[in-house]
Amino acid sequence: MHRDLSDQHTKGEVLIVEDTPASLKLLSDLLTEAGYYVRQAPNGELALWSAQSRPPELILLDVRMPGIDGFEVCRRLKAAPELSQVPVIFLSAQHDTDDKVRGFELGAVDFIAKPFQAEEILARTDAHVKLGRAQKALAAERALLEERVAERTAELAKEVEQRRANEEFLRLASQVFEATQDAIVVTDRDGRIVATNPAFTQISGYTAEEVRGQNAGLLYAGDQDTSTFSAMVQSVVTTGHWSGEILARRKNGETYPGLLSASVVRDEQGHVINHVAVFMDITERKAEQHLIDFLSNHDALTGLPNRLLARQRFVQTLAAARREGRCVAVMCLDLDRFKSINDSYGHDMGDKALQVVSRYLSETVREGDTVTRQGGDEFQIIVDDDTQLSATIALAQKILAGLRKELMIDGQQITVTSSIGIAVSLTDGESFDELVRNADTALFRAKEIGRDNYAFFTERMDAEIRDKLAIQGQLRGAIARDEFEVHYQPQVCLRTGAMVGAEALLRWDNAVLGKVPPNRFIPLAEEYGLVNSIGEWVLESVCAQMKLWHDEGLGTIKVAVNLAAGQFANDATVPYVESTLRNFGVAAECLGLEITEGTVMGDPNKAVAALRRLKDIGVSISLDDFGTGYSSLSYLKRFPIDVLKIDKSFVDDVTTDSADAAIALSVISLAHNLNMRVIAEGVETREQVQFLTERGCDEMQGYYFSRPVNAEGFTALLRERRNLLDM
Ligand SMILES: Nc1nc2c(ncn2[C@@H]2O[C@H](COP(=O)(O)O[C@H]3[C@@H](O)[C@H](n4cnc5c(=O)[nH]c(N)nc54)O[C@@H]3COP(=O)(O)O)[C@@H](O)[C@H]2O)c(=O)[nH]1
Repeated sequence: MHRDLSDQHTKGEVLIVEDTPASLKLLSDLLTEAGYYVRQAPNGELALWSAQSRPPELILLDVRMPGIDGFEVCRRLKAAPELSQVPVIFLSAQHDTDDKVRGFELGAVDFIAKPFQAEEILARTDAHVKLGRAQKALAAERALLEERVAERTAELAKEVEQRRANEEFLRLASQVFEATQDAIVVTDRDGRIVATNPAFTQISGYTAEEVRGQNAGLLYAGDQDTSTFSAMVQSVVTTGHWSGEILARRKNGETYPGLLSASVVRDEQGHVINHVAVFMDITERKAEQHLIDFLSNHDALTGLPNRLLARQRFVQTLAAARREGRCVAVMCLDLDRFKSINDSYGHDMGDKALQVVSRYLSETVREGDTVTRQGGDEFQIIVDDDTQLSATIALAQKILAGLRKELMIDGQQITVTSSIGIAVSLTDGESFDELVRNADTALFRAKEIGRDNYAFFTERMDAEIRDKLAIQGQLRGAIARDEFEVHYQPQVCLRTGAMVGAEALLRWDNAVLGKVPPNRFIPLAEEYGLVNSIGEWVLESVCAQMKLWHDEGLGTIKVAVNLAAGQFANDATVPYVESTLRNFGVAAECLGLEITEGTVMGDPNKAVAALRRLKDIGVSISLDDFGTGYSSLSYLKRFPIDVLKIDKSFVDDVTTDSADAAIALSVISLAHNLNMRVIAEGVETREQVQFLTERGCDEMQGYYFSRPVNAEGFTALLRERRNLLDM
């Protein structure tokens, strides 16, 4: 407030330091009257305190004062930064030159000599107050200027930095423009090309000069009237941006898929000044995607649809079939013994065989049917059919017949047969998985009934397979659990009525399954690789029993043991038979081996050698089920067979059916002509006995004489020594 008063409404603020009250009053009145704001200090201490509390514009300072004199006051004022600029005028006697010198040395601006002259005081005070104010204004001006210079300098530094950053950005943008792999095309607002980058030239084949000024539409290969094109243009106009796939055209006319991102560039007023299009050639990416899509839906080896696509096709086929009251059959096809092709010819050949088969299947099915491969040698065929399934059956037969023919692969002839399981919608399931599962079950059945075959899935079949699995589970431990027993069925000489031999027939009594007949479990034992151990158990049991009968004085009885195909194929069987006879001390002449035509058909040459070896040591061979199988007479000539057995199926109606009678007669005559004996099996009636006896049959077995009985029962029969014809 005071400062304001003194600065703006007075001529100045002056501190008068004078120890002489009269002088102090005189000076104070004079200056106050002249318009100054006057402060007074009667000594040095108060002068310093007053000046420090608020700096005056001028100090009139008496030199000689008690306590701190004027010089000391001046020295301290000049030493204080906030007071050093306050002008000091010393008040001293006229004559005192030393005081003046010393005063100026201490920083005083002037001297006023005593006694005081009013005009001088006013003139010097005015001059120094004005000078002080002018200096102050100058200093403020300079400070303001310096501040402005500093501000401007800072602004300039910022501008320089901004410019440098802009230049760096432009340099970077230019590098990106030049080096990016994506084509960049900049047009004016009317779509005329103004700039392109090197990637554009590389992708389109056009140089920058060739397209400059041209409409960017020349790069577009799609129909510009399509909704895609107008949607693109509309989006760029309204939203300022569009991105998506386009069909572009290169300079050489070739079209290619491109991924485009187009944007507008506006000026500060918002007017469109340019368009920028960035695009890339996605030909390779599309091809890769196409390949990935193909591979995820197809089998890589054959190019056929895989299970994923098969499922989709099935759903489509089933939907269409349902609409028309039709049904869909799912076939599971498996190449028989495909493993042996791989093993014999190598995997490359196996792969080629699969390719040939897949081509054949694709060419054989009708349009609308689908062939798929599930891996390995398994194929599935989805067939659209009527409810009579005529097309399905015809197709299965055609495939089987076609594959049966020899395939020529890399100059090699390969024989492939197949088995097919068929499940049908409506009866066997409605879902793809269910039908495939059931068709697989049917395939199992097709294999079981002899391969190179087809089979339909039915409920009964399903039950049979479960039954088989149960037998498989129990069969493995049957020997260890002592569940087998050999029964013996007498064979009777029709000439003497004497029991001349027996057929050993295996019986299995299982705790879970009960009594399981051999024609049920023997084929499964073959399939599961158990037939050798079971066969060995039978042979050893029979030999042990024969030895026992011999030792008990019941004579030597010839027992025929059935030999399964799996046993016969085993090279170790013949040496095993020899060693077993030796071990039990049983004469080879006491042992007969029963084989079927199927037993020896696998490898006839090997079979002939094995049978000869057995015959050489004295074992006799019976051919069972004669007439029911292939009945190759040339094999019959080659095989060293001692006995032909007339199958029960011919014996059953031999007295009533002329065809059966003729067959029985033929077998008897054939056997005799080949120097073999004949045994009729399954003889149940006196009429059959009589009929066959009259026609020269040598021996018989059947319920008429005795059912198969256990060792104990057979021992009793041996002891009786009865004429079995007397019944
Ligand atoms: N590899 C082996 N096969 C064996 C063994 N044990 C038996 N089998 C074969 O199993 C098939 C069925 O045999 P099975 O149930 O024992 O039936 C035999 C007789 O019981 C039966 N038979 C005999 N007489 C009559 C009769 O008057 N009526 C009637 N309904 N059935 C009768 O016939 C079967 C004998 O057949 P076959 O062998 O063809 O002479 C059978 O094929 C056995 O071979 C074994 O240990 N190993």
